[in-house]
This record gives sequence, C-alpha cells and structure tokens, in this order.
Amino acid sequence: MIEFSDVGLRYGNGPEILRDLTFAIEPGTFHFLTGPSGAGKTSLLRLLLLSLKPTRGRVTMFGEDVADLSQDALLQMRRHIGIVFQEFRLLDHLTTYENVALPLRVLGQAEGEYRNNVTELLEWVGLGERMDAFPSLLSGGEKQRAAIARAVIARPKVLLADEPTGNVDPDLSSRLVHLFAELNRTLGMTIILATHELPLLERFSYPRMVLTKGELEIHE
Ligand SMILES: Nc1ncnc2c1ncn2[C@@H]1O[C@H](COP(=O)(O)OP(=O)(O)OP(=O)(O)O)[C@@H](O)[C@H]1O
Repeated sequence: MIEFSDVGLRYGNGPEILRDLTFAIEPGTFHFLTGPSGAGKTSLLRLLLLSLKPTRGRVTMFGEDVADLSQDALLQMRRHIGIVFQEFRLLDHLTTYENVALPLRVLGQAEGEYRNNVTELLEWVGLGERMDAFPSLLSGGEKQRAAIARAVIARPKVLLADEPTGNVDPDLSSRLVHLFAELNRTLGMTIILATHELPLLERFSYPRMVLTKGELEIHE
C-alpha cells in the first residue's frame, strides 16, 4: 500500500535530512514512528501525507507512483489519508460536532446525510455529551479525541498521527493510543503514529519505525 524506495529529502539547498528510506507498509498494519528530536519524523509524515515530494527516490501510495500524479489526482489520493497533530488544530469558532463534520461538508455532503455518522462517531470516542461545546471548553484529552474523530470521519485508509499524545497527561496517553488501536482493529485502518514516549512504546507491541539522523530501521 505504501512503498518507499531509496527516498531522500532535503529542504532547499540544505543537507539531506532523510536518506535512503526503503520500506513497505502493508494495509491494516499499525506502526509506531520514533526517534530523537530532529531525526525527521515530521518530515517523513509530511511525505506520507503527500504534502512534500521526495527530492530523490520513489514513493508509491495505493499502487501509484506519486511523482506521476497530477495536482488533482494528488488531492483525490490525499482524501484517503487522515492526520492528527499534537496541537489538535481544531477550529475555535466551530462546535465539537461542527469540527468533526467539517471534512464531510467539504466533500459536499448535506447535514441530513452525515448527522448520524458524526453523532455516532462522537459517541464512540466518548464525546457524546460534549458535541455542542466549543474546543476552548474541552480538556486536552477531549480535544484530541475530537481531532481523531475529525481525522477519521471520512474513513481514510491511512491515519497518520504526529505526537498525538504530546499535549495530554501521561495517563491519558495510553487511552488515546487504545483509540487508535481500536480504529486499526475494527476498521482495518493503516496507522502510523509518531511518538517519543517510551512508556507507550513499551506498553503496545506494535512494530517500530526508528529514525536516527534521517536513516530508518524497522523493528518488527
Ligand atoms: N521547513 C523546513 N525547512 C528547513 N529545514 C527543516 C524544515 N522542517 C524541518 N527541517 C529540519 O529537518 C530536520 C528534521 O526535522 P523534523 O521536524 O522532521 O524532525 P522530528 O523528528 O519531527 O523532530 P521533533 O521530534 O523535534 O519534532 C531538522 O534538522 C529540522 O531543522
């Protein structure tokens, strides 16, 4: 589903910050992405999100070489990829319900079509009672559950997460990872979750993609 072959990335004329990345991610798998600060985790996620193109090598997603895709085709493919950020990135002027519904509105669905899906998903992530609250009134854990719901409401095939537990209490971190694990188990969503929290890596036995100074090793 995702294949990298000899991929390298540099920003502008700077040094190559990802080097010789060659790996394959099978559909329905869950991987942690880890490594020291500055190792290139966010940059790798941006390649996977198709918001950056590699400066060398080949990235294949869903069977297509992304270098061959038109801008339109890239946008279409991008719809199959969801992302969750450390800092939530919810829109403050929209309620929790409206934030989660937004991707479906952007896809042109009418409220009558999506209302039940959004409500069910919010209940599933434990925000059934907080649907009408604005993000400023949510706790960190609640904000992240809303952000996860927004990322998955359009049922992406791949879900990326960049330090999703970085802004919540440590005891809530593993509850959030359980949520990702459920999405993986019940919907078969392919998940790549970047974290440097050792307790999480130890508590869950998922394979680890370890980046060190731009080079990647996968520990199954
Ligand atoms: N837009 C950019 N322009 C130039 N250099 C960049 C840019 N973004 C990241 N870098 C550099 O690329 C390297 C990798 O950064 P990246 O953010 O991918 O690492 P990271 O592993 O996610 O780090 P952290 O855990 O601290 O978030 C760093 O040296 C960083 O300074």
